[in-house]
Amino acid sequence: MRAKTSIELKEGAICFEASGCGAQGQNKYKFSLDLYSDVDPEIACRTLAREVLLTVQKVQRVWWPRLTKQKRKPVFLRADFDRWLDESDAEREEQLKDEENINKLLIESRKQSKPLDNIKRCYLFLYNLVQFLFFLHVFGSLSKSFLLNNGLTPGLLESTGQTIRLCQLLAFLEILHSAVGFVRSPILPTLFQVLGRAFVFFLVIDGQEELQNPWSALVVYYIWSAIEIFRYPFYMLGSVGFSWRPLTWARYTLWIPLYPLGVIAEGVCIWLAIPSFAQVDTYSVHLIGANLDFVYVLYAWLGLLPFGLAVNFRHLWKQRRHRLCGRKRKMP
Ligand SMILES: CCCCCCCCCCCCC/C=C/C(=O)SCCNC(=O)CCNC(=O)[C@H](O)C(C)(C)COP(=O)(O)OP(=O)(O)OC[C@H]1O[C@@H](n2cnc3c(N)ncnc32)[C@H](O)[C@@H]1OP(=O)(O)O
Repeated sequence: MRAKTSIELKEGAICFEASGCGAQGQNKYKFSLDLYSDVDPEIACRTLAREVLLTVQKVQRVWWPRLTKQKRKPVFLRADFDRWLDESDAEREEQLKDEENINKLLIESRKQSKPLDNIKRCYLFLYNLVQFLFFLHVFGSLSKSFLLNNGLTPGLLESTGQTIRLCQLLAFLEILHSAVGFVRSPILPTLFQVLGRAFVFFLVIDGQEELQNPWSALVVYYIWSAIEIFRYPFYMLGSVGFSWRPLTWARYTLWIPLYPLGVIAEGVCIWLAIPSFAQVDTYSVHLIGANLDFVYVLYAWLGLLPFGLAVNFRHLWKQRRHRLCGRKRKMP
């Protein structure tokens, strides 16, 4: 039946008129249907071989108890059960549509984050590689001097000090990495670690004209580098999605003796520096009516060391259990 149709929405009722050739020859067809609630005036109409399909959008996407305003169903009105959805089907259909939209958004966001993710991985890989090479230089130079030359070779303190200076300047980035969520390191242990080492290197060791006892600094450098030549390669592999069991074990085990040893070596380094800072005014602050002698800061720092060690020791112990024993970390 090729129908010429006219469809109008008048005061909430659909008025339909068509003429065409049906089973009884050429005919006029019309009906008007008073709908239950408001609908969009734009009514889509598709004329097929044997039927005319009207698609009507509700103004409010809510469930209607029936199609028409009046409770009694018009005699000519029948449900097409091939297309029928009851409330739960409709909700399920809505839910499937929402899930489909969410999956599309997730795929989109993954696509967008992919380039950023790769840039972050490359950056972390390079950062860790540079730190590893610097600390390897320090560990290698000191090992060669201690083990092969049985002592201090000329220029050893300066060359290793230069390299440690670069490592520690770069290490401030680790506070940023943690603060912006680049890595999952919590901020407090990272602050203690980075500021703890920066205090010892830039203020205590670098702040002295002449080190009374260079060994105190070299031992600190040696212990620091002894853990970092495992920690940074571990991070390097991790940043590109790899791990190597012996390296993971070393990263999460060697700190157990090295951390206390390192903090003790730093404490000795600070203790030995007190007399030389007592003779000079370096870093002492003189405000009106108040003097802050740097020596008191050194004493205070000696008091803070055990606390900082306890915080980081506990944190690393948890990390060790999580990584080596596979205990699930409590999600934040
Ligand atoms: C605020 C005022 C300051 C007060 C200061 C108080 C006094 C300070 C006292 C403390 C003094 C410390 C001085 C330092 C002494 C020494 O270092 S002695 C030598 C031995 N030292 C060590 O062994 C410590 C080495 N350092 C660390 O382990 C870290 O710095 C840490 C912060 C202490 C712990 O590391 P953290 O990152 O929290 O744990 P991890 O398991 O290693 O990493 C967590 C996850 O994050 C990923 N990640 C971290 N960094 C990177 C990176 N650079 N690149 C890539 N990925 C990284 C890591 O892979 C882990 O990922 P997941 O396993 O997937 O979670």
